[in-house]
Amino acid sequence: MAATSVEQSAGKDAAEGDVPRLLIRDVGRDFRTRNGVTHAVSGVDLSIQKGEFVAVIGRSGCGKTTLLRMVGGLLPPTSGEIEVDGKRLWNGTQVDSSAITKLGFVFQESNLFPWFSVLDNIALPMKLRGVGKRQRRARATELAELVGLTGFEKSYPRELSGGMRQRAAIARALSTEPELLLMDEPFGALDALTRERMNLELQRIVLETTSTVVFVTHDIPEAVFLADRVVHMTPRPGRIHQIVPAEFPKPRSVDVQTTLEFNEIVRNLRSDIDKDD
Ligand SMILES: Nc1ncnc2c1ncn2[C@@H]1O[C@H](COP(=O)(O)OP(=O)(O)OP(=O)(O)O)[C@@H](O)[C@H]1O
Repeated sequence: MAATSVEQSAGKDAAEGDVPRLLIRDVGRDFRTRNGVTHAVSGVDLSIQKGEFVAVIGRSGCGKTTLLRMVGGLLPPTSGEIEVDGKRLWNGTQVDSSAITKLGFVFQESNLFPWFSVLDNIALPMKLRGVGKRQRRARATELAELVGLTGFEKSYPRELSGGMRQRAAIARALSTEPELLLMDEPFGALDALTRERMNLELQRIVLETTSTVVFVTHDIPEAVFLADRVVHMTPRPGRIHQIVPAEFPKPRSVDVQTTLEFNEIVRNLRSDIDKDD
């Protein structure tokens, strides 16, 4: 099942005429190096509706991060267009700064400032946007509670576990109420048990905040557990090979992972990705 058109790759609940939260149209990105040109991403079409959770998986080097960086306004595409809420993100190599303010990021490393407390880290994007001190402290306190960090507001990043640091990073990303949350292997550095707990927490936070998420991961069960749709990319050039729906009711408990349907989706994706060499 190769998805080749924007229509094919639209979320299932897209009402006709709805402006997608994110529209990626025929997007490509080449890199010129001493060894020639790498087609990191080529001809990617994807439409994501408000409130959708889309996971992107695929072999190392298939262009997942490159795609996310283009959507995040960090890297201009070589071809194609990206729209956030109907607004073009890129004009050539110029990024639309008003579109950027709609985005939130979480990376594999939490990238917290070591000399700031948890609360000050969470509040920093609001400070940069000129939100007053009282308001940002109140909001940061709410967000600390949302991600389960109540009691740790005054702690410094070095005093937190890896999972707690990622919770703080998620709270910080949510502090500006982003229209679109972009997550690149956010739990990749965590141990398996913490990761499972963070998946449940992320699901709860996303449902509570009705966030729209693009989530890059190497972990197939994690993708199927969290996502409404799983985008499978293949390398050289980086393309969308297939888009697989994961239609389990939400909120999902870890028990869904023991169902035949869940395991069949994971098995099929794994066997398809194994063929991607
Ligand atoms: N700045 C760059 N300069 C040259 N080539 C690059 C650059 N960034 C990425 N590439 C190449 O583009 C391709 C896609 O890289 P990308 O990091 O997007 O893949 P990925 O799917 O995120 O990989 P991984 O799962 O290992 O993180 C790779 O072949 C990579 O070497």
